[in-house]
Amino acid sequence: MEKNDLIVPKDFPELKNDTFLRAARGEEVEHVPVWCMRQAGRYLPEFRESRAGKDFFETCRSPEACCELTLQVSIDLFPQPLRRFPFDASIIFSDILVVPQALGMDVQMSPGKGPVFPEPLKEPDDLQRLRPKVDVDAELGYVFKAITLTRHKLEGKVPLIGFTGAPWTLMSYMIEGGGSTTHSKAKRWLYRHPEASHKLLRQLTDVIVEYLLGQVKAGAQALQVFESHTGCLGPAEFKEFSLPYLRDIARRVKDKLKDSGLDNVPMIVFAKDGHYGLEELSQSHYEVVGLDWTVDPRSARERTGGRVSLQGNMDPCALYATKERISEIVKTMVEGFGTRGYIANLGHGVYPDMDPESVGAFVEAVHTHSRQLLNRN
Ligand SMILES: O=C(O)CCc1c2[nH]c(c1CC(=O)O)Cc1[nH]c(c(CC(=O)O)c1CCC(=O)O)Cc1[nH]c(c(CC(=O)O)c1CCC(=O)O)Cc1[nH]c(c(CCC(=O)O)c1CC(=O)O)C2
Repeated sequence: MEKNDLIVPKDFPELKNDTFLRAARGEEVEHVPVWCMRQAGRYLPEFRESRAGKDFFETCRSPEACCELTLQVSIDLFPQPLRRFPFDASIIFSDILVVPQALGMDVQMSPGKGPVFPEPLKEPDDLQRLRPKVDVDAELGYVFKAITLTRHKLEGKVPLIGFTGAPWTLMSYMIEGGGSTTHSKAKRWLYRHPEASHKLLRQLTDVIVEYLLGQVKAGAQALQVFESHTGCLGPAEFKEFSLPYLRDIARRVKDKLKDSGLDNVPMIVFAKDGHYGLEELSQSHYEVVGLDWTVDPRSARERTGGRVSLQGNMDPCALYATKERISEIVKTMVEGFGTRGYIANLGHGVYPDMDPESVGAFVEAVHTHSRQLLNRN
């Protein structure tokens, strides 16, 4: 294949392992598929080496670098010892904060500290600083290129997942100016400036819809929406400031795919710590609901009533346990969720100090225990 063909989003290699897509649609599988949030990242020596001394967002803007970082964890394409992680899906290397950048905000990644917005939004008047109309192709075309390139280079081994931050989570970063434990500056807006909050949430939603659509057009085979800051909202605020936008995103992406004559792709909503909203999330036009580790698998099944597939939810810290203990924890988890309509994952991303060997043990345990359960039925 010519180099230029790798940036054209067509003639992709045939998909060989569609287990993840089948599980997302609730279809029969031979084993439970597994992937990890933050699987391409910091816990891998290869990642640290290739990222060393480079600006994070500069890396995100390089389709070749994103492709290489994504492929590092995908079967057969990376050097030992990682070849033993047979993940069933790949997630494009990027970050949720590229969307506030597309709206015109400056975001920097401060080593050891995390994302920093030098000039966060303080008052509703600051909304005027945002681009009123975002040309998503111009601002985020580098992500689309990374997706197309990666989809070609994956050679159909596993499907490629695209992602975005959800409106409330991005709004809270834009107001807090970085990470926060209370999110009190952003929540102050919800209570003091509800109209301006809705205006911002709508503006983010419009960009996110185009962004996700562009990712599918570029080759993403599934989409995950990260509402990582659900836990600081109560049920009433969630219903007013998060859920309607999550629903709007899924509905509009699906409608637009149909209008463009494109196939539907499974969509995953991950509202971290949003256990109170499980029933509503399972009726929000997403095929899959992602769960953090505070939710019991059996009760999640009951509360979502077979309407969606479920994804999750081992406590990432369980990766500090021995391989034997990881295997036991995984067995209990897979038995709890059952093997149908289930995608194994952690309840949140892999932490930087985790041992790649433990990630491998997690993946292997999911495959082994689920095969045993399926053979017994
Ligand atoms: O610590 C945090 O997670 C929050 C702040 C943070 C973000 N990007 C960041 C950092 C600094 C850091 O990770 O140290 C900066 C960031 N983003 C990313 C990385 C690489 C890694 O974590 O290993 C890093 C660390 C960069 C580095 O250390 O060099 C890449 C990233 N962010 C994200 C994803 C999607 C995914 O999780 O699979 C992915 C790529 C996929 C992959 O690596 O496999 C998504 C993301 N980024 C972010 C959030 C919000 C999290 C929250 O606020 O609770 C979220 C969504 C979530 O994890 O729930 C913001």
